[in-house]
Amino acid sequence: MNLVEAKNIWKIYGDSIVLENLNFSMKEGEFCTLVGPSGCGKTTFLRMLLGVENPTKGKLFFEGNDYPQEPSDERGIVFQRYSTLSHLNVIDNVIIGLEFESSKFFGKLFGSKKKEAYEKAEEILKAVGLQDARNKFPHELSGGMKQRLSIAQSLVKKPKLLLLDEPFGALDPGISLDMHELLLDIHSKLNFGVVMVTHDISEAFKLGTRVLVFDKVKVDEKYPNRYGSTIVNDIDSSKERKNVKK
Ligand SMILES: Nc1ncnc2c1ncn2[C@@H]1O[C@H](COP(=O)(O)OP(=O)(O)OP(=O)(O)O)[C@@H](O)[C@H]1O
Repeated sequence: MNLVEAKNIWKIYGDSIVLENLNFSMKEGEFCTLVGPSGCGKTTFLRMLLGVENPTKGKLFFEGNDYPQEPSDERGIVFQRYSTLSHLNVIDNVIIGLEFESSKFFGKLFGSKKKEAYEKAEEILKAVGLQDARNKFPHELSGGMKQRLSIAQSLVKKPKLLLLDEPFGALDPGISLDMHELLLDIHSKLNFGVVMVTHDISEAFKLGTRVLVFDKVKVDEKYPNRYGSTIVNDIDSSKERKNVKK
């Protein structure tokens, strides 16, 4: 079964066509990277996969069912800017998502549930290499550490689909390389599906098992918004990915 399937998707804002006739499907465990010119609708598509944006026309499916109309723990997202809460330390920043999930009215976990949540959080902090920073506050962390924490916040809920919108765009190059290793490592262990927007082509081939190129098929010089983008190329990059030297 496909994890995600998009059939003839269109997204139109007013008289501006952003996406047109887009078809896409991915299986569990695939890592799709999205590349393409600025403004061609990559983030718009990612927002649809999160469940906060609807297609104007066409149909989206999640595990064969109609696409959920709101975000849920099955789909996590990491943005370029960090999503950490400044008044909470590292471990509580991870726990907070689990508290909202299990206790929507009281927002606090007690007893065995609390113990279980801390164990899950410890495990995920270890996976992202933040176990020694568990009691630090976000202002005490480097950019790379903050982004590790954002990834931990999403992963602790065990999403089936992780959405990444240029997550390493604001990091120094050396730190981005560390984050690549981290992501490849966690992905190989947990095998969730990933859709990641990036402007960096080498990053797209290094991380993705598939590289999807978004662009317009037709261009009207006079009315640039007359035609939308679609997936113009779907490249199997699993070989390049395996050959990457660590
Ligand atoms: N809510 C909205 N209302 C109107 N237009 C929108 C809205 N959201 C996005 N757009 C337009 O849709 C187009 C695609 O935007 P989107 O952010 O998806 O592109 P992108 O490929 O992610 O761009 P970039 O690579 O620069 O981040 C842009 O022209 C943008 O102005």
